Amino acid sequence: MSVAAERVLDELKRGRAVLIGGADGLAVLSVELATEEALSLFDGDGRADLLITDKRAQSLNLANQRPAAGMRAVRLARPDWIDAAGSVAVADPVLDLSSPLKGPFSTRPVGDDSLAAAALQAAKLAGLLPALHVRAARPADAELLSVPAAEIMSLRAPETLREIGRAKLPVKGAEDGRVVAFRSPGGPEHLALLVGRWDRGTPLTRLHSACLTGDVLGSLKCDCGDQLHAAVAAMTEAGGGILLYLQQEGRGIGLINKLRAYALQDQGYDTVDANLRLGFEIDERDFGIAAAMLKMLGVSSIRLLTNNPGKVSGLSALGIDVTERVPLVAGHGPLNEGYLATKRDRTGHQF
Ligand SMILES: Nc1nc2c(ncn2[C@@H]2O[C@H](COP(=O)(O)OP(=O)(O)OP(=O)(O)O)[C@@H](O)[C@H]2O)c(=O)[nH]1
Ligand SMILES: [Zn+2]
Repeated sequence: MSVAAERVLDELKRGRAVLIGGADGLAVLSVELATEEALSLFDGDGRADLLITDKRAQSLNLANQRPAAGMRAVRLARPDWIDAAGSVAVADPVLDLSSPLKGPFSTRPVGDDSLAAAALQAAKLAGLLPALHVRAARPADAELLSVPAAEIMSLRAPETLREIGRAKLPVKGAEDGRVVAFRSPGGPEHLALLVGRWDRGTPLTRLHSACLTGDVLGSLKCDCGDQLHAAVAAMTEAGGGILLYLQQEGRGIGLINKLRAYALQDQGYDTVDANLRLGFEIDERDFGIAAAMLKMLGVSSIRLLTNNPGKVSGLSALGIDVTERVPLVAGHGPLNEGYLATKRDRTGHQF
C-alpha cells in the first residue's frame, strides 16, 4: 500500500502541484483544476509544457507528431499565448466546438516515459482529465508531495484487494442475497452479491461496472440498470450466481469524465469517439480486480453473463475459466438504440 500515492492523488484533485519520481522527476499540475495563479506559481518562467495522451493528441490533429511506438504520452510546448484557461481548452474536448482554434503546437521529447505514464495514470486515477502542466522538478519543489512512479502504477493493483466483510443482503429478485465487500487500501469498494447456491459447479456470474446514471437515476441512455436487475433474476432462476459490482464507473474513466463523454454525445460523437477525444482508451477497465475477487471467493470456473467478448477474453487471460458466455439482453429502447449499435459495430458486442 502506498500512502504517498494516495496523498498525491488527493493533492492533484485539489489543484495543487505534485512530484512524480522525486527530486529528479516531474512536477505536474492538473490542467483542468489549475487556476491562473496556481499556474504562474508553478511556471514562473513560462517553461512548463503540457502533457496529454496519444488519444487526445490525435483528436487535436497532431497526427504528424505521433509519439514513438508504444508511447502513450505526448508533450506539447505551451505557447505563451495559452494561459491556464487556454490549456483547459486543449485538454477538454467539450470545449472543442466553442474554442476550435487550437495550435499550431509543437511536441517536445517526453523524456522518461515511465514518469510521464505514471503522471497521466495519476490524473486518471484521480478522476481528472488526463492532461497535466509539466516541468522538470526543481530544488524549490522539495516542499511538494512526491511519489515514485512505480507506486502510482501499482496502486489499486488486484493484489492489494482484501475482503473486508460479509452480510446478508436481501434484494429485489433475490431475497437470499448475501454481500461480500472488498477494498484496496484507500481505493474504491467493490462488492460481490451472492445469490442462492452459487458454490456448485460453474456459477452464473456477472461483472457489472458501476453506472450511477443508469443503475440509480434510471438513465435511458444505456442498458445498465435493466441489465443489473435482469442478471439477478437470471441467477435466481438458475438457482444461484455471483454478481460483482465493480466501482469502474464509465468503463473506468470515472463519473465526471463519463458525464463529459455524455456532453460530447450531445454534440454528436458516439460513446467510443467520446472516450478517445477525452484522451482515454475506449475501455479503461481492468478485469484483474474481478478475477481477484472471484479467486478470493474460491471460484475459478464460471458461466459469464455478458454480450462483451472482451470480458470473456480478459477473464480467461487472468486464469478464470469461462466455460460459457450467456447473453444478457435487457433494457433496449429507442433512446439507447444508437449506443447499443455502437457497441455492436465498434466494440464487438454480440447482441
Ligand atoms: N465512458 C463511457 N462509459 C459509459 C457510457 N455509457 C455507459 N458507460 C459505462 O459503461 C459501463 C457498462 O459496463 P457493463 O455493464 O459492464 O457493459 P459492457 O462492458 O458493455 O458489457 P456487457 O457485459 O455486455 O453489459 C458502466 O461502467 C457505465 O458507466 C458512455 O457513453 N461512456
Ligand atoms: Zn449505464
